[in-house]
Amino acid sequence: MRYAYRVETVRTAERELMARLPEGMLMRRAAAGLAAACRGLLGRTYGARVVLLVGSGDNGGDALYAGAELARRGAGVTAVLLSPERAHEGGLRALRAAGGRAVGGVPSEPYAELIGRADLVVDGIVGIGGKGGLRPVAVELTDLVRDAGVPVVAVDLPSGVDADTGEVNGQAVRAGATVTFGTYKPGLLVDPAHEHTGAVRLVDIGLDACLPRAADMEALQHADVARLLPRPGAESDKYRRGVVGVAAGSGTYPGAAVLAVAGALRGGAGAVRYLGESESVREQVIRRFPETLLTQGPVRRAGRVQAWAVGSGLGDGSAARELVADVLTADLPVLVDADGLRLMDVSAVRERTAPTVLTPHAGEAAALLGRGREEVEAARLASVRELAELTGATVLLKGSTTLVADADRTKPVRVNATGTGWLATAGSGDVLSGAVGSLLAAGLDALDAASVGAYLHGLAARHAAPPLTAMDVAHALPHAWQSVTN
Ligand SMILES: NC(=O)C1=CN([C@@H]2O[C@H](COP(=O)(O)OP(=O)(O)OC[C@H]3O[C@@H](n4cnc5c(N)ncnc54)[C@H](O)[C@@H]3O)[C@@H](O)[C@H]2O)[C@@H](O)CC1
Ligand SMILES: [K+]
Repeated sequence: MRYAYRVETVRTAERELMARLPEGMLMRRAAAGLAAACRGLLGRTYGARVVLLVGSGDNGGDALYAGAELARRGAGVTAVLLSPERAHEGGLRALRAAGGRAVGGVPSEPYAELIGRADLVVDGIVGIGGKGGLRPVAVELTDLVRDAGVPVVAVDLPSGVDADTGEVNGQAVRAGATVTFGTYKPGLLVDPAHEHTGAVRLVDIGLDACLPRAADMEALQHADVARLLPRPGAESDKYRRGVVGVAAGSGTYPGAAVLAVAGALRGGAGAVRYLGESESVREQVIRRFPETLLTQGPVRRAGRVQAWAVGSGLGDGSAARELVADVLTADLPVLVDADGLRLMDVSAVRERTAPTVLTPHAGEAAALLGRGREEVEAARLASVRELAELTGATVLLKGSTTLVADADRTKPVRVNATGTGWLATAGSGDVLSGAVGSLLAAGLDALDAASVGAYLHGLAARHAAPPLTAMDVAHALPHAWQSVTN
């Protein structure tokens, strides 16, 4: 598992650790890790030109000490001090002693040339102490860096992004790599901030020992998923492995049924039962997937099912609405997706005692929250939490960094890192709904089913050759399973 902690928790842990260590030790550790990362990116340090953007706090201090290390190894290092009178004193002394130089407080024109000639820019403007968007001088420098196209390494986090929420107020640095210290911060893992981080490298400064067990956010890794995946035992039969009921698709959207079943068949349940009133859709499902059990009529007479996935491609109308309402009365785990999210009655979801998983994209989440899509996209973490609160359900908010908030607020939000932009293709959500439904039927709890489903779905998309279709993703799910379990 990869864990992320909020700034307040990081600060507390840092204080505890600092009290045990000689003064300045933590910053030296951080700077050593940062310098090593810079050297790796530069390839050859001797003769390289490095520009440090140095703010008024310890984030700038890290940059200065790392710059000193690079200067000792023969790099030409210039620090641009954003507030010269408040720059980290020890760091500045170290840089100068190593042969580096510092400039600051002059008009921006000479900086354009300085930055334009740099091989690497180190962003030490602001770290976890950042409040609000970047100040005007920082914005000016950031613009110069962007225009020059010089690679940027962000210190701890790209300046201007919110470490706790992943929100970006105004402008923020766009880094090719971020070197973060002690632990991940939620903002590094969540969009829109995540789009600014580049590859994130974690430098161990010994903070783990002082961090609490419960993280604020977590991200599954291969080993976690392998541990959670359902595996048939010697005693298993299809019913014990779980039967997932899929109530999706319609005469207008038959493909949604086929895709949801495709995902469900590869999600780990023992059998898939497709429920639908349209004979032509049932026929299309069985033609593509002869292993599907077909059923029609009321949900309660559908036959044995351990979890339901409902909603994709149901369209509109009273029959669709009734179907969703019916599924929600089942005393079983239920996943609601797509049209189902619009058709469902939120109070019926709230009243359920069995687990419910909702899988909205930003637009659907916005409709449920009664606000604009952009607002949800700008505040994804807050939105997913709020929606879980509002509905009492486990909510999976789709997107390039998919988030899963459990109905139980004390559990950390999970973020999925396996996704790819190629997943933004018609029908890929239908496949996901089937796969997560299948994992629910196989017995995973709501948080695990949703986050494992998102993980496999993202990984499958990476295995499929681009430009990929939703069915390619379904077909690649077994490869994702294999790569996780091998
Ligand atoms: N505390 C520790 O033990 C360690 C801290 N480290 C570094 O220290 C950083 C935190 O240092 P600080 O607490 O000094 O805080 P920062 O250096 O992140 O920022 C605080 C300073 O930036 C200014 N500032 C705040 N918001 C700004 C904005 N939007 N635009 C421009 N300037 C702004 C503030 O006036 C303040 O002077 C971490 O991110 C990390 O890089 C590392 O050295 C590891 C050890
Ligand atoms: K920074």
